[in-house]
Amino acid sequence: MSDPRSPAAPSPHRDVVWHDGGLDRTARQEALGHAGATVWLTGLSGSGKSTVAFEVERRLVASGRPAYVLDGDNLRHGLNAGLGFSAEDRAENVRRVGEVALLLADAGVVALAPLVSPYRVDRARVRSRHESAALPFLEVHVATPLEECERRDPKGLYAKARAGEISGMTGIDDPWEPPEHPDLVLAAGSADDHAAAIVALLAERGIAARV
Ligand SMILES: Nc1ncnc2c1ncn2[C@@H]1O[C@H](COP(=O)(O)OS(=O)(=O)O)[C@@H](OP(=O)(O)O)[C@H]1O
Ligand SMILES: Nc1ncnc2c1ncn2[C@@H]1O[C@H](COP(=O)(O)OP(=O)(O)O)[C@@H](O)[C@H]1O
Repeated sequence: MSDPRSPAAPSPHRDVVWHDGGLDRTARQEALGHAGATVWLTGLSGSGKSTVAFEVERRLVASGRPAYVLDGDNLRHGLNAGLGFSAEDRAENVRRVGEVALLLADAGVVALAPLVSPYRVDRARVRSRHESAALPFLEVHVATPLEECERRDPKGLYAKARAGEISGMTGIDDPWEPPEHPDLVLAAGSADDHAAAIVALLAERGIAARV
């Protein structure tokens, strides 16, 4: 198994040399008692990604399994402060969160990443990084229709976009590309139903069980 901390590409700094550690993933996960995974939730703003991710985190932690939500909105207050919503910035946002998720999964945590992540190619890159590192990656499509997201509009963003006060709003004047082969699609149902479906999928795939 390759170490996910190893670089996706050679360092652009010629004086930076990769340092191999002596411990492998199995040893770390045995110490913790758990194997990790990444659950990536993609969908429109207001679709319910954060609500379901935090509910899955709550359920997993309550059952003694380490889990951690990497919320798109929240990380834009710190790690990703300074990134906007251009296609380039969204790609960088997704790349960074994907790398953090990979590290958490490697450490034995279930990383939950609710991000709009509108571009297939950006999500595919995160999947591919996990596959190269032999770490489970589950893509969950939170498939709430645009009309319902607009009806909820908890942050008033859709109203602003319709009024022309903001531009580049996903689903209005910016694209969102649905997954072609999602591991799970969450359509109608409560946030509790959706969380239960994700926990069931993790169990079905043998992920996040004690090692
Ligand atoms: N233009 C535009 N388009 C979409 N979303 C916008 C935009 N401007 C601000 N917001 C708010 O930012 C949240 C999305 O951040 P993400 O980091 O998940 O976005 S992305 O993955 O980089 O596309 C998103 O949060 P959620 O509603 O939780 O999805 C919005 O609250
Ligand atoms: N399954 C659901 N059914 C109905 N309302 C929901 C559901 N999931 C979330 N909500 C509500 O929808 C709104 C947006 O949810 P949120 O989790 O913030 O979405 P996102 O993270 O995709 O922007 C919130 O008011 C939340 O309470």
